[in-house]
Amino acid sequence: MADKLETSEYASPPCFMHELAADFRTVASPSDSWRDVSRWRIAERKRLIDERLALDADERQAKSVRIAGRLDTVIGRPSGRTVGTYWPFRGEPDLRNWGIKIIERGGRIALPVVIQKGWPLEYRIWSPGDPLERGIWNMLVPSRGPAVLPDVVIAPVVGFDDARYRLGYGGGYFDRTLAIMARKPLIVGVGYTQSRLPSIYPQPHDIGMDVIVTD
Ligand SMILES: Nc1nc2c(c(=O)[nH]1)N(C=O)[C@@H](CNc1ccc(C(=O)N[C@@H](CCC(=O)O)C(=O)O)cc1)CN2
Ligand SMILES: Nc1ncnc2c1ncn2[C@@H]1O[C@H](COP(=O)(O)OP(=O)(O)OP(=O)(O)O)[C@@H](O)[C@H]1O
Repeated sequence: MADKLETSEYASPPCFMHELAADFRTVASPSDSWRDVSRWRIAERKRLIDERLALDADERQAKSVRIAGRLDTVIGRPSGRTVGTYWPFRGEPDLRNWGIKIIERGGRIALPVVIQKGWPLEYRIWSPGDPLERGIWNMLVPSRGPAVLPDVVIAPVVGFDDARYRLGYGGGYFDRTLAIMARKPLIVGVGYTQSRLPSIYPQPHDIGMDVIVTD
């Protein structure tokens, strides 16, 4: 099975095959078994993260600005609302300036905190000037609360598919967090167009995004 999961490579990039056949890259689907899907996801995460880390700073910045503009259209007026956003790492779109504009326009932003491995995330209100500290995996997180339930959750994707499922870092944090939220927020996946996959082979625990915003 593992051999069949290998992705095809073409010898002479740039290649436009992907524009012709949406699923050209997948030689065989990783069946329904979670073990196979899980192994396939590990390989795809690595490929997609390496691919976006290869973007140069200017390209990433330009893509982030385009994503931010589209987010405004999707979300509408931020006034009086709490937007759960994120502090970028591993080449994710940088929406920090956009987050500051949310605050200037009367909204609040909150950042996710991994309290403990295997637990849901806690969102904490943050504004520029509030202290951040290094949490688990060296991620920057607000040092203190208050903990909130966001109205909108911006979920950075490692990969996404046409059915609006998200491939993340593999911790299951967003799925676990969204599954227990008393009031369902608007769930917005954000990522690069290049991170689109024909399918992430969604499993029962995977929660679809309401919308995916790309550059
Ligand atoms: N910027 C940002 N912040 C975020 C998320 C995100 O996707 N982006 N998260 C979205 O969920 C949460 C963090 N999720 C994470 C999940 C796994 C790993 C990680 O490095 N995992 C290790 C393996 C860990 C293990 O199994 O022990 C690895 O990939 O090497 C990092 C963050 C909360 N904060
Ligand atoms: N609601 C849930 N309750 C318990 N475990 C869950 C839940 N949702 C996901 N998980 C577990 O989390 C693990 C990782 O799942 P998955 O591969 O979908 O992560 P991901 O969405 O890519 O990661 P992340 O959200 O951290 O970026 C799986 O083992 C899964 O069983």
